[in-house]
Amino acid sequence: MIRIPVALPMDSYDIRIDEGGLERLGEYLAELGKVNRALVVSNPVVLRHYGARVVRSLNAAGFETASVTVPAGERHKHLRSVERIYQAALEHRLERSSLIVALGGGVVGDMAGFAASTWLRGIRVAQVPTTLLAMVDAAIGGKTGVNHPVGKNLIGTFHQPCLVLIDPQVLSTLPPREMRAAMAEVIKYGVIWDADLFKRLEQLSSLQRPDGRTLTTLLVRSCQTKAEVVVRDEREGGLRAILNYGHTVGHALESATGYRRYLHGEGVALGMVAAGRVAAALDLWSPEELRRQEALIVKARLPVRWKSDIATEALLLRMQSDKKVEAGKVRFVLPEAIGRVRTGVEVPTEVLRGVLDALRG
Ligand SMILES: NC(=O)c1ccc[n+]([C@@H]2O[C@H](COP(=O)([O-])OP(=O)(O)OC[C@H]3O[C@@H](n4cnc5c(N)ncnc54)[C@H](O)[C@@H]3O)[C@@H](O)[C@H]2O)c1
Ligand SMILES: O=C(O)C(=O)C[C@@H](O)[C@H](O)[C@H](O)COP(=O)(O)O
Ligand SMILES: [Zn+2]
Repeated sequence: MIRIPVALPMDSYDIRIDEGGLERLGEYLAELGKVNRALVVSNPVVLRHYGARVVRSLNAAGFETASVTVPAGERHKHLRSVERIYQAALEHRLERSSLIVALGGGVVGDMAGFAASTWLRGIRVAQVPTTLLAMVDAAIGGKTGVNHPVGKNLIGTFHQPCLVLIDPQVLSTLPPREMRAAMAEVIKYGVIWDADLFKRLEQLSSLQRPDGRTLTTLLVRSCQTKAEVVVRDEREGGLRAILNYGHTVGHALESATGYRRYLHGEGVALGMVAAGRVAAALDLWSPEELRRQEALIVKARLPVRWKSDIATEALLLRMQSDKKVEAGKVRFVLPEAIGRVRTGVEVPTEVLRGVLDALRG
């Protein structure tokens, strides 16, 4: 088992990467102190695959356990789904010493975390990610929330988990498109922080389904980067904004298409292509490194342009809801070198419009 500490002053916790670890979830949670009841929040697909294993482990550790599902898919990441969790919390009589277990991808994790942060003004949540994207990113760092029709994650809280348990075995059932989408966030870590990871990704013969050792390396390097950034800037006062690289345009694409067309990672891939081109247009980034980023995104079989039915003006409008807007101006995270980005960059609208138009169609 590999432990990566997220050493926050108030809410310190471990990320545990543990093959077959689902069986030991109850044991790990029992180490964290008094818990009476647990509510497993999942979706129907994930619960069918892994619910019984998790519930068995929680029961064996002495927790009274119930489960509830929210519908699968980004378009269901909204307040009505969270209400189902509150209803289950009520029926299962969750108290302040109770715990929510988020068993699923980032959609489940964000909503279960949000419900935990608001139920009784805050109870504990354990994140048990079952997608690669949630393992490398969403389960760590305490951002929770739901979408609004106008923009991604507009409603949310910061609420750190008490444990992140990664069991890589669950990836055996994850659809290939979801594996590919997750690779966008891994590539993101390479561009924003970890130039060595970026080079390793370039050297791999394929990014489709990494073998066991490679997968462990990608998990460890990604979790370490996320943990380090979160520990330095938990509430996104400054540095943490680097984790939003590719998300300004990515989120705009997701919301402009009703959260139905793109997986989150696909949006991020497209957003990184756009941000990279903006950086090159502003002479912040070399054309050669821009080319290397796009080559890696293509190698991961992720999209590098969007369909012409998405109007540039619609994207520009959506970007006004980005959380990095300051004084009405969108601020971009832009690469300066592989492994280093600059935050808070104001981009002239004509430059942005030119890049977005070129990527359309
Ligand atoms: N809080 C954060 O810091 C953070 C970071 C990154 C992304 N996110 C959010 O995460 C969400 C995306 O998460 P995601 O990519 O995990 O997508 P997801 O949660 O929608 O899961 C993808 C799909 O895979 C299925 N699935 C999950 N695990 C499976 C398994 N082991 N076997 C078979 N099927 C499985 C699910 O049913 C779902 O349909 C977005 O809403 C994004 O905004 C949050
Ligand atoms: O943890 C962070 O901070 C991130 O920005 C990670 C992103 O990958 C993630 O998609 C996050 O949910 C986006 O945050 P938001 O504040 O733009 O909603
Ligand atoms: Zn993301």
